[in-house]
Amino acid sequence: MEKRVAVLPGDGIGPEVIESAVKVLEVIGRRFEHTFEMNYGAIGGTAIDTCNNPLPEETVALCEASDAVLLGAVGGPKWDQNPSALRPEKGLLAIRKHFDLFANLRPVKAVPSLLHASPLKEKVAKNVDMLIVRELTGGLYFGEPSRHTEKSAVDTLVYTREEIERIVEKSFELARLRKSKVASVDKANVLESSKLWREVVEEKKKAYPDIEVEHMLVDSTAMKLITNPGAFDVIVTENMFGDILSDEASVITGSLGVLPSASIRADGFGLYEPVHGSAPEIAGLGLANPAAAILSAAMMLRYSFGMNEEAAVIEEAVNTVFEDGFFTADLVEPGKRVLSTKEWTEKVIDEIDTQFVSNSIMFSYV
Ligand SMILES: NC(=O)c1ccc[n+]([C@@H]2O[C@H](COP(=O)([O-])OP(=O)(O)OC[C@H]3O[C@@H](n4cnc5c(N)ncnc54)[C@H](O)[C@@H]3O)[C@@H](O)[C@H]2O)c1
Ligand SMILES: CC(C)[C@H](C(=O)O)[C@@H](O)C(=O)O
Ligand SMILES: [Mg+2]
Repeated sequence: MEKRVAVLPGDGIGPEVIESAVKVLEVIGRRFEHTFEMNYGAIGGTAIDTCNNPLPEETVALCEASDAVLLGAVGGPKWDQNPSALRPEKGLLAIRKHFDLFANLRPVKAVPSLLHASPLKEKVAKNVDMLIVRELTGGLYFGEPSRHTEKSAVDTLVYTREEIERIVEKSFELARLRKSKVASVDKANVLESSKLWREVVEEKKKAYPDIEVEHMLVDSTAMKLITNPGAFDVIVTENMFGDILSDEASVITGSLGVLPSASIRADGFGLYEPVHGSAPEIAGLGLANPAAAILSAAMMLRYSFGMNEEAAVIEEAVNTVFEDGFFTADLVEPGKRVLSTKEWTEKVIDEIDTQFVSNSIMFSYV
């Protein structure tokens, strides 16, 4: 197959982790005889520096001419005092909105070989396998008016029925595939938008009698994610709650550096990026964990290109490298050897090659 990928490395550790993901895609391309044509574009702070625009038109055109987008991260202290239109984060919000990427899938899976790094006790963290389905193009991030003056500041939280319907349906479809239940998270005891959210969930669930649906308030959900994360399966929630809950859930797994994400629209086009940010304090030091970016590339293969075997090969290689005890700084046990971003990536690539040389892939998937 031939696929065009728009690669937007962004800022901070973005370029480092994207370099890793691209290398892994290249080896998958060679092994499975696919051509991934990768074309690079600017977004975020680096785009502000070069084009005075966090999402230049050339980048939008590049993404429009591609089959999927792979993104690192944006932001950093250099741009923190910029006026809001020239904040790196605006570029990210604009690309999500432009491509109508309303469904943000954030899987959170506890891998036994990482639980030494999880502050939750192994008994609490083990067996966690949840999928956070975050609405990505509505809510507080996009409401108008949005402004601030010296005396006051305004953000507006708007959701239309249609916006809620499509993300709720998406979560029910995904729950059906996973044979699982759905927790719909809101703040319906206070917010009108959450009351509408609950009404829509109640209506939509009639078409999914096989799916168990529970309404939960976001504050107690935040608590239960830590005390009993194994009780969750699919979580569907609005934009800002999903942002906060997914960073919180990363704690269960041991590091934010292992959480991938897919932001997709109805026709399968998608943008794939780690859940983490640009981590400016470790940028350029080779300390970044590239697993989230590599696993995001695997999600791209699965969700946008239908390459399920290829995605599984990447996921298996990442797991094996962890099981073999190789970690970047965020996950390493005290006294053990720390691998750099590049060294850890090489381990994953070697593992993919090993699987091929030993023919284990051919046997696994026939
Ligand atoms: N998708 C995105 O582009 C995105 C997401 C979140 C934050 N941001 C931006 O990133 C900047 C920094 O934000 P922040 O510090 O709040 O969040 P962050 O996710 O960048 O970092 C949070 C913590 O996790 C660590 N971390 C993150 N990714 C890691 C990795 N791959 N390997 C090892 N450690 C990792 C960091 O060192 C830091 O301690 C801000 O400008 C923010 O707006 C961008
Ligand atoms: C950088 C920021 C705009 C972004 C968000 O809040 O969506 C980030 O935190 C994320 O989780 O992707
Ligand atoms: Mg976030």
